[in-house]
Order: sequence, then C-alpha cells, then structure tokens
Amino acid sequence: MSADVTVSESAFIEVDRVEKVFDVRRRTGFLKRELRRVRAVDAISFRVARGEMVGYIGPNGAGKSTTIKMLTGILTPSGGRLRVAGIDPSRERTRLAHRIGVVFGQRTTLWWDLPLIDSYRLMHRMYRIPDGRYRENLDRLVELLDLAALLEVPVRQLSLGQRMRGDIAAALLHDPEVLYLDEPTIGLDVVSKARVREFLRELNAERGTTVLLTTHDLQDIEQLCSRVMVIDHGRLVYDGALSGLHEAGESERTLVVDLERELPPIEAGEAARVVRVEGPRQWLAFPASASAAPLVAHIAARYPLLDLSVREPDIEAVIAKMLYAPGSSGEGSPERRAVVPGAGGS
Ligand SMILES: Nc1ncnc2c1ncn2[C@@H]1O[C@H](COP(=O)(O)OP(=O)(O)OP(=O)(O)O)[C@@H](O)[C@H]1O
Repeated sequence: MSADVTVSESAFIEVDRVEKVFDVRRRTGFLKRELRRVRAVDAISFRVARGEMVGYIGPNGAGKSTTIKMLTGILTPSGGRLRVAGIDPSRERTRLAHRIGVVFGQRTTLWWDLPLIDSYRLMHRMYRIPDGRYRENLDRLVELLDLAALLEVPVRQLSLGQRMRGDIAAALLHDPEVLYLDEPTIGLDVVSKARVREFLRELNAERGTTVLLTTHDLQDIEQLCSRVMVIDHGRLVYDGALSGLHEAGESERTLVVDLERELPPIEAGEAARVVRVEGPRQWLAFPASASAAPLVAHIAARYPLLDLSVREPDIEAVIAKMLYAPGSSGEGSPERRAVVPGAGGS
C-alpha cells in the first residue's frame, strides 16, 4: 500500500492505482514460445460511496470484467490497493462474499434443472442466512420481482426475463450491501427491462444498496445512474455525469417523427436537424445532452403528428466519439481523463 493514499470515510469501494497484468504464452514456432503481457487494467483509481449507483462502461476487452473480478476477489490485482467495505477482496474472499451480490446477464447462478425455489433453498444454506431473515427477504423479493408463479418451475423452462429476475433475487437473498450487475438487461424485451430497472431503483432507494452496473445499454445508465465511469484499454478515461459524457463526445439522439402525410423537412432551427426523410417519417438529430421535451413541443405545435419516438445513441459510438473527438489524443486526452477519484459521485 502506498503511503500517499487517502481513504475517504464514506468510500465503500476504494480502488487506488489498481492494475492487472496477464502473462499470455503464445506458440510462435515449433519450439518457440513468446511471452506477451496484457495490461487488462492499468492503474485505475476511483471511489464509490455507500448507496451510489454507478455505471461502468467501455468497449469490448476494455477491462470491465477484470475490474469486477478483482472487486469480488476472483482475481488478485498485480498492483495497487483495493478495498470493498474495508475488506481486501483477494485476501478475504469468503468474508466478502457475504456482503456482495453478483449478477451476470449472460450466465446464471441458478441450478438449471431445479425449480427456482430449490436454488434459493441451497443459497439459504450456502450463505448460512438466518431462517427469519431468509424468509423475510424471499417474501419481499418474490413480491417485488413477481416470482410467485415461477417458484416451482425448473430454471431451464424460464424465459430470459424471468430467469434474470430469478437471478437478481438469488443475488439479494443474503442482503448484500453492494451489487455488481453485468449486463442485467441484455436480451430482455422492453417490459422486462422496465421491470428490472424499476426494481433496482427501489432497491437502491429503500435499502441503500450500492450498485456497480456494467452495460451496453445507455438507457440502463440514463435511468439508473447519476454517475458513469468509462474504461478503455484498461484506463479510466471518464468519471462523471452521463450528460458530461454526451457533451464530451458531442453525441446525438434521434427523434423519429411520424407525420400524417409527406411534408418538406421539419424546421426546428438550432435545436435539431433533419437527417433522413422517408415518406411521412422523418429523423431529426439533436444533442444527447439536451432534453427532447422542447423539441417535441415545437414540432407538435406546428406539424400534424401521428407518433414520436426517441432513439438513444449507441454506447460504443458515444465512447468512440468522446475518445476520438477533435483535440483528443485518441487515447483519451488529459482533460478528458478520469477526474479525481469519487468526484463524480458526491
Ligand atoms: N484470464 C485472462 N488471460 C489473459 N488475458 C485476459 C484474461 N482475462 C482477460 N484478458 C484480457 O484482458 C483484456 C480485458 O478483458 P475484460 O474481459 O476485462 O474486458 P471487458 O471490458 O469485460 O470486455 P467485454 O465487454 O468484451 O466483456 C482483454 O484484452 C482480454 O483479452
């Protein structure tokens, strides 16, 4: 541990210049092997306060999973200092397991062939959850996540959305103080996504559970997190509000307008510009950091409207625009780099 590290009182997750280097051996000839070092996480620092909901995003291979694995104690950092609830995850993984919950959207922690309720019973024993607390948590989660009709159904028969709700309940039975969510809404339909997000909002508001959320869905971040951290090539390149990320990348949202009939391109002044017209449907691009409401009001007052919808920019596109915007070094220019640890959250 370096002497200059200042530990904030309120920080629940503390990450100080943490790195993870993988040594990968590659065969380059008949008897030749080459050692390649992959710096998956490169000296990242941040603080997350108790009760915060933070998005953790980045392109494929950026280092998100490696960070989460270090925070859960599955991987040991190659350098730096890491604490979750005051615990060093890789040294005291079992003790930490009682205080954290993990949900992977693409994998399940449930027993595939067993009815849902049997997985919960097994977790009851595995985590040694006191009987009263288990029953109370189970009842609450079954109600909030609408699982009553699914408890006797084998996990393999559940739909993706039902399985995800089942997994979230499993991760919360032991009352963890922090929840790591890896793509919790991937592959879900609009209704299931809304349900999962609503539940997470309530969980955070009522229980003060700290949430670290990895996602490729910008709406997850928009609807749940006041703070977002962006990792690219193992380095933290942004830590702040989502609106700031949009501003840095000058990203745009799209308003799709269905008019009653074919008309010339809509005039919206400085607020938006028409980027496509197909019959009575028009697409207008406007800054993602701006609200759609005034634009919608402007159009509704002047044009015969049938329908409207807003399309979010792709998360990869927002990050790419931020990293490679004019003036950026292409690796994230210093002024776009991570701000002081914890600054985004308080
Ligand atoms: N066990 C390992 N051995 C060697 N290299 C690894 C290992 N795990 C991850 N890496 C490498 O570390 C880098 C970061 O990987 P990581 O899985 O953390 O990225 P990610 O941001 O989670 O990506 P994705 O969005 O695709 O899941 C990648 O270059 C990856 O190939």
